[in-house]
Amino acid sequence: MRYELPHAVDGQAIGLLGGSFNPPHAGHVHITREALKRFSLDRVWWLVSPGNPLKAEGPAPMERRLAAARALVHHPSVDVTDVEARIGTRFTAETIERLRRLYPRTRFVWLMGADNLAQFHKWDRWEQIMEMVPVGVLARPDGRMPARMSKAAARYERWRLPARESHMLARATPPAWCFVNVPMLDISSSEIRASGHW
Ligand SMILES: Nc1ncnc2c1ncn2[C@@H]1O[C@H](COP(=O)(O)OP(=O)(O)OP(=O)(O)O)[C@@H](O)[C@H]1O
Ligand SMILES: O=C(O)c1ccc[n+]([C@@H]2O[C@H](COP(=O)([O-])O)[C@@H](O)[C@H]2O)c1
Repeated sequence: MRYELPHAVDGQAIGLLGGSFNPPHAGHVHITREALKRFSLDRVWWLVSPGNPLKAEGPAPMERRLAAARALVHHPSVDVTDVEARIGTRFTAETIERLRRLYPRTRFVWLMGADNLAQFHKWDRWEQIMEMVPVGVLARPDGRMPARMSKAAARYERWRLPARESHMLARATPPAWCFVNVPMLDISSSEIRASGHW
């Protein structure tokens, strides 16, 4: 099974962008590029989720979402992966635990849009995620204020890296998180689904 997983060079800083990607869109590409720059990452892996544990409705089949993601993102530092399906995880805490065991010399950073930080305290073992890996949060329209007011932001305020130090995030010892106010793209998978284009 190991050989089917993406390759990581020892010591690399790899951002993990987990998502339903149902469908993938320009917003995903945009925050990936911003994360590479702002957090000085070597690579970003898109973790196309078998299904968000908090979403009742299942997404389109994995093969369709993977193909659409690969057709959309052509960046030499981005890998589109079905890692979670391969290792049999769905909850992020478990995914990170497994990846850290599989890649002991890789520095993983969990990435998410601001809307997800607002919900983060509802995730399974969310505090353990904060204790395991640095977390990079990227601005999203309508997501900034709920993110700043979130339970996770309040609980971990003293471990927040100021945005001017975002380049240090991948080297920081967790808990460590950083909110970067990047230019925003107002686009979402739900809007695309609602317009019938998926
Ligand atoms: N336009 C965007 N700006 C910033 N972050 C985004 C944007 N679109 C998606 N993200 C982030 O990318 C990750 C994966 O998102 P996801 O695949 O759920 O897309 P989505 O557009 O949020 O989907 P949906 O509308 O179905 O909830 C999440 O962390 C989400 O916050
Ligand atoms: O682990 C959890 O409890 C959990 C709850 C909600 C979302 N997640 C993860 O967050 C990522 C974004 O999910 P989504 O559906 O908003 O794209 C994706 O990798 C999900 O598996 C994880």
